[in-house]
Amino acid sequence: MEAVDVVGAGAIGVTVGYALLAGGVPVRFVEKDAHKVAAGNRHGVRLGTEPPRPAEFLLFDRWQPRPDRWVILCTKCYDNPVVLERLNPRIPLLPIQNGLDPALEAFPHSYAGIAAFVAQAQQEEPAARITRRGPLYVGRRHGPEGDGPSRGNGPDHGNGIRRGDGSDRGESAAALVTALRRSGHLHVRWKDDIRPIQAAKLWYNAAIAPLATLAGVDNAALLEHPALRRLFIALLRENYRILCQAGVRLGWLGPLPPPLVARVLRCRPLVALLAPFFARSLRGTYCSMSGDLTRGRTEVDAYTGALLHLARQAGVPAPLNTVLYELLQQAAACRLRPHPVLVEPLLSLLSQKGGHAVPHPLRSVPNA
Ligand SMILES: NC(=O)C1=CN([C@@H]2O[C@H](COP(=O)(O)OP(=O)(O)OC[C@H]3O[C@@H](n4cnc5c(N)ncnc54)[C@H](OP(=O)(O)O)[C@@H]3O)[C@@H](O)[C@H]2O)C=CC1
Ligand SMILES: CC(C)(CO)C(=O)C(=O)O
Repeated sequence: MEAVDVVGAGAIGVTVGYALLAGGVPVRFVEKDAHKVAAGNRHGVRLGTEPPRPAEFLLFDRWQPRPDRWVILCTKCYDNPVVLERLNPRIPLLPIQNGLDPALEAFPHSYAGIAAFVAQAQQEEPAARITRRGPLYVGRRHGPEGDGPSRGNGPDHGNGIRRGDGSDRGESAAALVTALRRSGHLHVRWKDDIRPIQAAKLWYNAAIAPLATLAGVDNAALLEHPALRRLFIALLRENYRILCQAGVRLGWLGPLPPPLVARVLRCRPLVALLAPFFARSLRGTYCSMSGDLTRGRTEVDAYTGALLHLARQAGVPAPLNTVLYELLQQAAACRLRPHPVLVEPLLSLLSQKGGHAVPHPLRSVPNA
């Protein structure tokens, strides 16, 4: 198939780009970081302990996207506006990002991906490693009742993707998915409507990322430390209330369907029983936001900000998210070093609601 442009050679861009190369698709990486561009052109791109693969690297400033090439957008959401400025609706776009970014939502595009694996990038090198395996979901942004692309009246491509969107994008999207599957590096699941998966990822992510980032802990600590776990579960419950009352459909992401997850979250003994099982698989994995606090910018607007927007629209109280949003904005503005005490105001809020005081348990959380 035609070459594709992967914009952002970080954790997700490198992982997906490497898989495409392995699946036989020529990839051009577009990067802002000149060191990465130079290193990539010299040594190629690396995924874990796999051998490096040669690829073309181009500086973002010199990039001119073309209508015959897919753009796979793998930057953080806060970098979207500068990238979108270069695009037009004729250029096929596949963002693989977390959260709901208003700038991206307003930009016409028919497909999106959601990474349910965790990856970590290397600084100044186009290299990444997968720290927790999981599927890459790819799909259309409109369901059977939507704009027609997935009404199911076109022929199946043999991989679950149907033609029939009035353009040839269905076939080239199918070719992308086929190449990614062929690579053997990623487990790719096709979704006729990706939006419920995006919403479910937002549900979990808007609890994991801001807490782990502020506290400076790995993802497992949110389940292992009792005070952090209490916060994490309370936030997951608030996020669920917001999404449900705002009428957002949640997809099945992970081992349990959303209503069952919500029931488990209401039952403390069950959470305590299941937590070690989930914590084990998250140990040593860091959320993608974790390095962003000290750089002064995070994706909080696309996570907590998006939830607060939905909460306002639906008239749902969102006390934890309101405080969390402020905490993250302030911490990023001051480039604070992450520390468990940064989430203490949330714990106080929870104690007030529950009517019983919590001492200062967070000082004992080992800080990463
Ligand atoms: N890492 C993970 O495990 C997961 C990440 N995600 C989501 O995927 C998205 C990407 O995250 P991740 O890969 O971790 O992020 P990274 O920070 O690792 O990678 C983003 C890359 O994009 C570069 N970049 C920034 N602006 C531009 C630009 N204008 N043109 C080209 N490149 C640019 C960055 O350079 P620089 O560093 O110099 O700014 C960086 O190298 C996010 O939305 C994240 O939430 C989703 C699931 C899991
Ligand atoms: C691992 C996880 C779920 C944490 O928020 C993630 O998606 C990320 O790091 O971007």
